[in-house]
Amino acid sequence: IEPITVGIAIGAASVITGYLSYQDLYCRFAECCGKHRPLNATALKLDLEEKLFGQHLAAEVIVKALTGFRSNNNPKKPLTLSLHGWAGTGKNFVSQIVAENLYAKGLKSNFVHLFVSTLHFPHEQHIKLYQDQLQRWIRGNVSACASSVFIFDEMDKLHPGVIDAIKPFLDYYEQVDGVSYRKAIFIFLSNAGGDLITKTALEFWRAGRKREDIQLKDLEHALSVGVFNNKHSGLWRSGLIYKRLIDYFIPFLPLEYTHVKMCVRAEMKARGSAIDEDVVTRVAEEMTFYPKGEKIFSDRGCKTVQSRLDFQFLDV
Ligand SMILES: Nc1ncnc2c1ncn2[C@@H]1O[C@H](COP(=O)(O)OP(=O)(O)OP(=O)(O)O)[C@@H](O)[C@H]1O
Repeated sequence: IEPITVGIAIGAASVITGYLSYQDLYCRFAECCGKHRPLNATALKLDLEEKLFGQHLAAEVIVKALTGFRSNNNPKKPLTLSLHGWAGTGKNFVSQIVAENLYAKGLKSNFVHLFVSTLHFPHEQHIKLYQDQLQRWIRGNVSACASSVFIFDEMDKLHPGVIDAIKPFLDYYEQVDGVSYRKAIFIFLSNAGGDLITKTALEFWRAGRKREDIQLKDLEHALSVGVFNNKHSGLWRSGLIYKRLIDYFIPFLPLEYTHVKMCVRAEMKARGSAIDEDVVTRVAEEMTFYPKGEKIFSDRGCKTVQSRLDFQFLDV
């Protein structure tokens, strides 16, 4: 072996190691795309168990779906989750927890993108333009970071057909125009299907069955069919559904009085105040519950808890 060859080999090896440790070091301080930060399934599970109330199905499915997807080095398609439920049941809250578990900066990460229908796609006459913009935006971001996350809020307010523009990206293709979308994550949030979920939750309650006994199979199929046939779901007759490109339809159950109380306590804790059970009860009792007779479910979930708590401390 020639000393020159050995010298070159050692040189090359140290350049590579140097580069790798430089990259590790760089990623400690700056934001790096997903592959440098593996998902900690235990941390995600714990986060959901501690922070998300009354959503046993969502918590279970999300942990399973994300850990399965992220532990597969060669997924055949991007992960697509569709979250459904009435207002204030935790859909945005869960997206935030997921984003934080994938990227330290959470929703503020350069690799997490939030679209809000009424803000980004307001006009029905511009559907074609929105479709082009959406395709360009997603293509650009996935080219920069294969593990990008895209969250679409208010899907039920999205004009029919807009979302089908991204169908090729969600499909089983290895690449589309030289870009692979297989490591990306798409999350849709929607109020559509809230009626079906409430109906099932109410049936369980009336039959004296525990809410935790509701299983995904009790709802998932009904949700996908319901949303497909609903003109105001953003997924009306969508190719995403009939081509089975949505991996999970995840129901968010309507929240009960006890869950609202848990939200009030969590909010007080987050504000650093001592838990005052009188205030907790007062805030929970100010919420409106349905159906008319039984008054079981909060009509805004936990959504107005923060403002109602502010109100309790106002000296008026
Ligand atoms: N299941 C829950 N567990 C804990 N906190 C919750 C839950 N649901 C809602 N919250 C609290 O209420 C706030 C509002 O909820 P969130 O924005 O997630 O509702 P949403 O389901 O996305 O509603 P919308 O359909 O109106 O967008 C959250 O930021 C969180 O503080």
